[in-house]
Amino acid sequence: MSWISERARAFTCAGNGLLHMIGSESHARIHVLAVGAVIVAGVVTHISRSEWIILVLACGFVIACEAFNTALERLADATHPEDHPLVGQAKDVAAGAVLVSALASVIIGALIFLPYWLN
Ligand SMILES: Nc1ncnc2c1ncn2[C@@H]1O[C@H](COP(=O)(O)OP(=O)(O)OP(=O)(O)O)[C@@H](O)[C@H]1O
Repeated sequence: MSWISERARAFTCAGNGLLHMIGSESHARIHVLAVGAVIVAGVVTHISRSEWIILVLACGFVIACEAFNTALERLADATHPEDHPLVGQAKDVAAGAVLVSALASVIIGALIFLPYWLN
């Protein structure tokens, strides 16, 4: 397999993973919709380049946390389908990471947009 087709396959796998996450996880769909709303708000509000950089990092962080959370859930369900307190804790901690990233992003969004909208 050539270098280019190996890279193309890797991108396809990653894209399939994201599509699977969006198709199967309602929270992921909410976060993707929120990212879309943030992009529209950023364009309409004419935020600065450095504010775009911060928003891209915040949005990417939330989607990445959601992806790791989904991956951990799939691994847990595949390797230990029965109920186990440690599996439950692992899933809860991963969900907590998503919550932290989402809350931090909401605060970042408020710090960026509110000064524009309240003036
Ligand atoms: N095998 C298990 N053993 C013990 N508790 C579990 C197990 N699977 C799930 N749970 C509990 O149920 C919760 C929901 O798990 P589930 O796999 O349904 O995730 P989910 O509803 O898709 O969560 P999220 O919204 O974070 O994606 C977990 O956070 C955990 O508390």
